[in-house]
Amino acid sequence: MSLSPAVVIGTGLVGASVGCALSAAGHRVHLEDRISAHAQVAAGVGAGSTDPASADQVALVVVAVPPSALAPVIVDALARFPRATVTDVGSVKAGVLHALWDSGGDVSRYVGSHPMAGSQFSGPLTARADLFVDRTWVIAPHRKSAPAATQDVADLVAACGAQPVTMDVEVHDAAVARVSHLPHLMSVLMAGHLTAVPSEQLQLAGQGLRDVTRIAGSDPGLWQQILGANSAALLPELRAVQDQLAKLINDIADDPEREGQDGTGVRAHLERGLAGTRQIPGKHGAAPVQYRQLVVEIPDTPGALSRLFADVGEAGVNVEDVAIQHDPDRQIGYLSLSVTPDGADALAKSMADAGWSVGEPDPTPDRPA
Ligand SMILES: NC(=O)C1=CN([C@@H]2O[C@H](COP(=O)(O)OP(=O)(O)OC[C@H]3O[C@@H](n4cnc5c(N)ncnc54)[C@H](O)[C@@H]3O)[C@@H](O)[C@H]2O)C=CC1
Ligand SMILES: O=C(O)C(=O)Cc1ccc(O)cc1
Repeated sequence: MSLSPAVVIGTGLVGASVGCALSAAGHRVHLEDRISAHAQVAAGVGAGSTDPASADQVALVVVAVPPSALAPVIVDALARFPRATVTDVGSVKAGVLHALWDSGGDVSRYVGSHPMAGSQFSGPLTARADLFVDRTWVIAPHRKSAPAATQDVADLVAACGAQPVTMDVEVHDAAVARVSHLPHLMSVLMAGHLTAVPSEQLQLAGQGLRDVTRIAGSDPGLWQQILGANSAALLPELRAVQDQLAKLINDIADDPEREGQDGTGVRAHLERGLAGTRQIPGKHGAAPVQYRQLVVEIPDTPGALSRLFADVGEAGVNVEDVAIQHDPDRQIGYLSLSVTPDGADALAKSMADAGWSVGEPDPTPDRPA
């Protein structure tokens, strides 16, 4: 096993999750953290051992500390573990690489990487061995990376169950500005706006609000460092959104019903948003799947929901998502099931045969001209 023994430095959410995944895959993992209690908690959740590693035997070092600490910790790891491949999981890559060039250390054993998976939580107690399963994990070799070191990082990605994507550091940083850092700030602005909303209004909050604000619950200290490290790539994206927001404000103030021939008007913003959601790839970077929705009426009788779920299970069709809606006027509920188009007819038939009332949601009605 070429990855054993491995050392994880920084045993918070990401580092402890890497430790859990490597340990579950049968690798020996040693844990280090500036705060020894974090390493001990990580060991307690199955991320590895806090026993010190034999430095010259270590095959792989994974550095999972906050962005500002990455470069010095990587430089130190390259010196302390003379035979190891060293990678990091930092959210921004170019600045770290430039600092390593300047350090004069043996950078051929360094290959940066970035798992595109995590959460709004921090610390080892929130670690999960399956955090990276089926998620994209960027591998960012540089012109002096040894091929064997790049292969070790590919083996790490595979051991964690993730999907590798190889990318240059600058391309990576431009991409994450768009797909991670800008969305984070949109969530932050939206959630921050809620601080001025009275509690009797907040009690109306639904799932949509929770969806767009979840990542704003992340550690501000970590995100200040991420945004600071990627501000050059982020600024043009923020300015582009600023332009769109200014146009939207004008369109709403002017006449929300107006549909300009030149792609202007509120409707054009909404259509652009809809088109954007369809651009997001499915799992493994595959083309986005357009799911079909089936809506099953839930009668107001005891045990109806559990019978319904049992019959969905019996149908043997893979359900990608479920949502329950209530019709307050009719005291009735609806279960909305998202399924791949090839499974939808089989599920509809199976549910109808079992006596359920099944339909498809109304298409969004066109507004009168
Ligand atoms: N939070 C997320 O969802 C994701 C974070 N990342 C990246 O992973 C890295 C770690 O982030 P999290 O695990 O979320 O943070 P975290 O706050 O959960 O864990 C960071 C750990 O590093 C330790 N640490 C700090 N400075 C250290 C040093 N000089 N030496 C040794 N240990 C040190 C801390 O005590 C803490 O245990 C960051 O660089 C972040 O950009 C990457 C993907 C997802
Ligand atoms: O929680 C989520 O959905 C995330 O997207 C977490 C995340 C945070 C930082 C990263 O660099 C990568 C992923």
